[in-house]
Amino acid sequence: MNGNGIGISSEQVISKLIEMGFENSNVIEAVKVVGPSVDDAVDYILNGCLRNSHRTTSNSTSSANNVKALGRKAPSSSCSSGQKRQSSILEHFQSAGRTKRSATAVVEQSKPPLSDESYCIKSTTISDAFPVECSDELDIGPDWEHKVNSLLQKQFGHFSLKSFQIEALTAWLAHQDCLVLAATGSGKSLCFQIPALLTGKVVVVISPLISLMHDQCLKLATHGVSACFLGSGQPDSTVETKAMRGSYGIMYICPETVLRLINPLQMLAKNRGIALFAIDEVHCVSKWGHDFRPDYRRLSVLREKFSASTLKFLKFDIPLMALTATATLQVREDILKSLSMSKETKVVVTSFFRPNLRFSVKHSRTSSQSSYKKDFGELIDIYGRKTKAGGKKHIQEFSGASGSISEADATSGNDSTDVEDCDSERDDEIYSTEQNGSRISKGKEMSVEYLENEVDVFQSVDDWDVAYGEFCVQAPHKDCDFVGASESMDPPNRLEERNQLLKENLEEGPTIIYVPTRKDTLNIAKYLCSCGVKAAAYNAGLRKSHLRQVHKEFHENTLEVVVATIAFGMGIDKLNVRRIIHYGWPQSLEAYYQEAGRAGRDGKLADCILIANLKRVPSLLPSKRTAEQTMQAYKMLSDCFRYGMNNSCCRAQKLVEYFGEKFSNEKCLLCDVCINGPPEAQNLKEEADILMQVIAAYHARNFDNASYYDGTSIRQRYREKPDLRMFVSKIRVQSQKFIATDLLWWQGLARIMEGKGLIREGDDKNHVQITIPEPTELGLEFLQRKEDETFLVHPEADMLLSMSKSESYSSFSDWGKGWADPEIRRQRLERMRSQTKQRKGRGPRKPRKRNSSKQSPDMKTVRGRITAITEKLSKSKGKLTWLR
Ligand SMILES: Nc1ncnc2c1ncn2[C@@H]1O[C@H](COP(=O)(O)OP(=O)(O)OP(=O)(O)O)[C@@H](O)[C@H]1O
Ligand SMILES: [Mg+2]
Repeated sequence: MNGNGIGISSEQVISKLIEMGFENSNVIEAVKVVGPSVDDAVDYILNGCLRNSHRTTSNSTSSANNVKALGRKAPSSSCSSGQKRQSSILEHFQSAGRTKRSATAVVEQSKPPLSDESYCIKSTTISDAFPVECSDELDIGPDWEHKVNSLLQKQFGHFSLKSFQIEALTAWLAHQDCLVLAATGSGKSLCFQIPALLTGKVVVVISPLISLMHDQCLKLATHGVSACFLGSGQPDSTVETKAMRGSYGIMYICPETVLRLINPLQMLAKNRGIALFAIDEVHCVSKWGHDFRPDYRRLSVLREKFSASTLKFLKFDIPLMALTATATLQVREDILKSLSMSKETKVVVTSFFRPNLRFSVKHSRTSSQSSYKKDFGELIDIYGRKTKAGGKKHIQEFSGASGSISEADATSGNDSTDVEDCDSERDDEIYSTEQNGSRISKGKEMSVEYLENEVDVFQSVDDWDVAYGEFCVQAPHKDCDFVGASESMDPPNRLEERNQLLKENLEEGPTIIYVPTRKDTLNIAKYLCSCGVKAAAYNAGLRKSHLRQVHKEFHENTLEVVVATIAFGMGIDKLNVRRIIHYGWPQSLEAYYQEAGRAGRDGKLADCILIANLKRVPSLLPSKRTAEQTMQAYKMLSDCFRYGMNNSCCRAQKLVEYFGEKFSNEKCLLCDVCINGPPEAQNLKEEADILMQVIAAYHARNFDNASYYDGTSIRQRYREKPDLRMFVSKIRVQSQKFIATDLLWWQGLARIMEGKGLIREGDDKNHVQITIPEPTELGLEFLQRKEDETFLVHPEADMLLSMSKSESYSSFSDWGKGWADPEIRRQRLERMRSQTKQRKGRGPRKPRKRNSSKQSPDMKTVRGRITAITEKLSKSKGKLTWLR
């Protein structure tokens, strides 16, 4: 190859120019225009840059565009003053000769860290690329905020930084580690993107999903920032090698890869410089979080390997910035500890509250296609296309299910009839999922409802087949919604602005439906397509080309609905998503809030609807978990279940308080609870009393070795600890009044009593809903209270549902109100009894055999016995030791 590069390929010229330190995008453009000649390309770039420099002074708008077109790091006057790499391309050439020696020294000094041949850049190359060793001083000046704001306007079209972004950047400028906890869609990415723009050094972003990295790189490219992502699949040495040589301002890496690249990254830190390690979606670090990724935990090596004590050329440790939108207090502590973040780590917390999101919960069986018509009818009306012909076209185009489900199957959903919840889903079914999942299967984590290959779990980052990708600066796509990001505002927080939101109608925009299984994505997408909605399925089992297509069409607003598993979750940043529907129970509130956070990122009103079978206790989706993780998973699922059952407290309040935030606004004013109000409080003293009595009596009998149950061992009869179902049957035997009150209702009451500390779970196995109730001391005290005292509670969703078979959830509250009135209750019970009799008269279902000789003593006796035991215990031991 001669000096002019004649006789070499375009690729070699590009590679040579990049090694010389030119920006990737400039090089590609130059080679496109002048062909495979190094000198001509240099000329082209230099002239282009010089022309841009002149324009900068005369016309700032066009200069911004030109700088964009040629890559930000081209030497124009608009380059950041903090840029250390080289002040101009001309200087670069002048300095090339004199810096050769120092660059050689770089290689020599850095012998130990470099193990991988591909990163052992020859001395001549390194001298071109990195004329001076990089300093880690951040000479950005006191007016950095001003600089950043103008950069922000030019590069991203935003007017100013948000206060939490300023805080995070201030910590970074002070070389401090930082943990950023800010709501979904609040703009956390800018906190780590700005350092790359401001210094010209590289920012390494650790991210859990390739699709997420892809989205972010694409967006950066449209904003004129070169970026790349590296996955853990087949190595494409070009991008990885270039990245390690510092060709990209921002590089996204999955945790597995960053651990493999420690030595080359140390080299990069020495040469171009690493401004920051950002660990995005950092809740993945924590075992207590919802997307635990073991490799995230191993990232603690970053603190050690990139500290000033390890890398002698550094004055300061390279800061770590960890970011998430969903971390409870426990998760935050775990993050700081697991990543070995410094003791001086700055924790930047903003409110998790998203004031423009309208949360609601609805009941549906969701288990069959027959529910779709009812549940998605409104959605179909909104998108307003009901022609079957159009629908069929979309089945082929979008559903991604071609070959797996026939068209006939798909359209059949349209003809299905609405099946109302029926009696079959009674006592026996309430616990069925949980029993399948954890009790009957004795320790198996998997519910029979789901098969492991039917659900998406974060096992691998390579959710796409694009293992490697580089993103050169691009012209903005005219249809991509993120181009208009400048219009994006802070969501309205003040009361008057929220009142304004109340008056708003939901604007047009796409919907994401989250479902638990891959099969659901296909079924629902097919159904919607058959109704004329432009819908597509998205799950990790579908063809990669299909997934890419869905991403593209979703961002280009071609798709109206994406029906997805969690694979389409984290980081999706599309401004105008108007509706997030969770169809089926999410596995945790973290996952729920994370996914709901895809809605309304433009600050305008958006709906977040949870449609789930509120009559059923949800089960865990299969995943490989340790015993400790299983326990935590149950805890999270249980919290999620309680969120769905709640109907008396503002939903937004419940959500932000879950993340440890004190809700400063009294109410969100938008959610279904705020709009409809809670169901009327009822005095359930009598019901709570009787439940407490049968529970306490059983435990008293065990303690006292008395035979309250007339000799028959309950353990023998049930072959396990007595559960709520057994206590409810006991109540039914004892009191005619409660003969028709079903288990679902008692389940709700037990949960409320557990919440008030009167009973607790007595089983060491994991449960979503209290199953083996045991009395607490407070519960026993409760029994001593006078009968005329009140126990006012708002009946929860399952209690209201148990009282109505056909009413829609929103109207249950009225029905429930009547339950407190003895006359109404009497009439309803009468009606239920006659229905039960009729059923019995029909035949085969025989009434359960009850042994009349084993009738319980009356309540007075029980109460007396409990009082005696309590007194005896408090005298002898001072406390009830038999209570665990
Ligand atoms: N200072 C700002 N002013 C206006 N808009 C901003 C600002 N900072 C960020 N944004 C916009 O906010 C949107 C969301 O940003 P980003 O994707 O970084 O959110 P996030 O906090 O990372 O959310 P998630 O937790 O969902 O990943 C983007 O479209 C971005 O352009
Ligand atoms: Mg983000």
